[in-house]
Amino acid sequence: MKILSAAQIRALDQATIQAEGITSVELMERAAAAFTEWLLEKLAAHPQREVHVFCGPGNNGGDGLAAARLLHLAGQAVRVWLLPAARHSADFTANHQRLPSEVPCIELDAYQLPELSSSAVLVDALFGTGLNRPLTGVAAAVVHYLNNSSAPVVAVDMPSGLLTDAPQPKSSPVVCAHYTISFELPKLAFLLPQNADYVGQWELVSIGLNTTVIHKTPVDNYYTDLKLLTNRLPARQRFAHKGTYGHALLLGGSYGKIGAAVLAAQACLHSGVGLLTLAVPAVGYTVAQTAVPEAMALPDVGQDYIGELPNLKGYSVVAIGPGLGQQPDTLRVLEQLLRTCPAPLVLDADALNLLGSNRHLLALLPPDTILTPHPKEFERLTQPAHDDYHRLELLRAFCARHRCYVVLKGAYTCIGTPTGTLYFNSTGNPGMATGGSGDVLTGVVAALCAQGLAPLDAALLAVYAHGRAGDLGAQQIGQMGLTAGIIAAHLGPALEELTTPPTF
Ligand SMILES: NC(=O)C1=CN([C@@H]2O[C@H](COP(=O)(O)OP(=O)(O)OC[C@H]3O[C@@H](n4cnc5c(N)ncnc54)[C@H](OP(=O)(O)O)[C@@H]3O)[C@@H](O)[C@H]2O)[C@@H](O)CC1
Ligand SMILES: Nc1ncnc2c1ncn2[C@@H]1O[C@H](COP(=O)(O)OP(=O)(O)O)[C@@H](O)[C@H]1O
Ligand SMILES: [K+]
Repeated sequence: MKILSAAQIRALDQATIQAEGITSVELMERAAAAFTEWLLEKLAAHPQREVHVFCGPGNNGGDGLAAARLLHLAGQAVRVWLLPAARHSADFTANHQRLPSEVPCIELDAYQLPELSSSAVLVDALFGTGLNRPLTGVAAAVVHYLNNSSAPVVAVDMPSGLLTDAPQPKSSPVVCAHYTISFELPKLAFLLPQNADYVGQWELVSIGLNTTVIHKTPVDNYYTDLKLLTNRLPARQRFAHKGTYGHALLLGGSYGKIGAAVLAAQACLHSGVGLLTLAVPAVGYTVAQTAVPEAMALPDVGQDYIGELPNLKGYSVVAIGPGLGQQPDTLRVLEQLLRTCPAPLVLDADALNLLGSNRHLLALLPPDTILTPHPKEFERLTQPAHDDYHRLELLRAFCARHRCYVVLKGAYTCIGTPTGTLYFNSTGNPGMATGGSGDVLTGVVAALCAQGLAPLDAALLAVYAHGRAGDLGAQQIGQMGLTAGIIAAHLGPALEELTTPPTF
């Protein structure tokens, strides 16, 4: 799915109106109907709750007015509160006029805001994608009032006060919605941790915006869904043998952290790799042979940490990092690897930390390398970010400069590419915030590279399948019960969902 800017959304609304020969008020009716349908479904179990719709002066307020009419027609008790304004949009006015006279519609007074019962449901239709400056005056007072209410708040399209694709000034008022019901496409603001308290749980409802125009709109950001991933992962071939699916070399583990290398190895094997060699320090040899008998174990000369680079001949991918440690000898191994690796390279965890504390090595990064940092590891490679938007700029700059792919891990893991396009992942759950789940991801990325996938495809599919495996695991044992090992065990079914069957 594409992520459009506020300006592109406006253009898309206009293009849909033209292409479909409808009026803007008809498009607003679709938006209001989709929102109302969602709300009525939620209210089905509590039909006696009164809905209070807070409307701003523009089209977001127009949506609110149209939704109030539809809720009333559906038999729902509803009341409208209007923000005082000098000007209103034409579609606001049209829907204001269409509001049945039985629906109470009252102008808000900042000094006398209504008392609401906690059983009420509050609809925030103050401002949407047209917001162009911080909220002040009565609008700000209403936001504070909504945020201090004990009733649930459902935002129409955007929580009011939140910009669609840029940070708003610190301490400017923003509605903290429990739910945000947004139209057609995800908004960049929804995907960043700093906006979590404003957006709440977000869902998309379709209003039939024109697909041809969406297709033609050039964007910098994508939200990775199944549709974007089709035809990227070929099915297994009938006459395949283990050589068909590549030979991965995984270097990791140090005293006390052999488990990280084991988890990455298990994940790699659950993700279709043909052969796996696991290089660990001598202390991890028996563990590796016992815990992952499917892998060939390569004991290092170092007892507690890796101190020598194995012969790299014959491998289809080399991944390094999980549990690696940061000993000077290991740093030398990493440097030699960067200088000589003939295969695609995946860097994670301590390999990234070593790069971060030895920045001159960044110049040695082979093009197309895949790096999988969490935000702290990423900042060690670059600089501390002022906020989540700045971090995305740093990500773009880093990928362009080093011609690499960076998998910036988080709730909506963001894959940065050398061309500047960013891909936000849609799978996964907070149960995955548990030690070792990143090591599992490294194993999946390595396995897909070993099978010959291009770095972008490998990163996109691995991140999606990893999150999906976490979701499948959580369905079975709950988010609290999820462990990295359980994520690894669900990779098979997750990858199966992404596999393209042979064409008929
Ligand atoms: N046909 C369509 O286009 C469809 C649109 N749809 C809906 O419309 C929403 C976008 O509507 P919108 O463009 O009218 O903007 P909206 O968010 O209501 O703001 C209103 C106006 O407020 C003003 N303003 C801005 N910031 C301000 C501030 N801080 N404090 C005070 N005023 C401020 C600014 O006007 P200004 O004062 O700058 O002249 C702005 O124009 C979208 O989110 C969706 O819900 C759907 O119905 C689908 C069809
Ligand atoms: N709240 C969340 N929602 C979805 N995925 C998450 C969440 N928290 C963590 N994850 C995923 O779990 C993994 C954690 O990786 P990382 O921090 O490197 O863990 P570790 O170092 O313990 O292996 C990442 O892939 C991340 O995207
Ligand atoms: K809103």
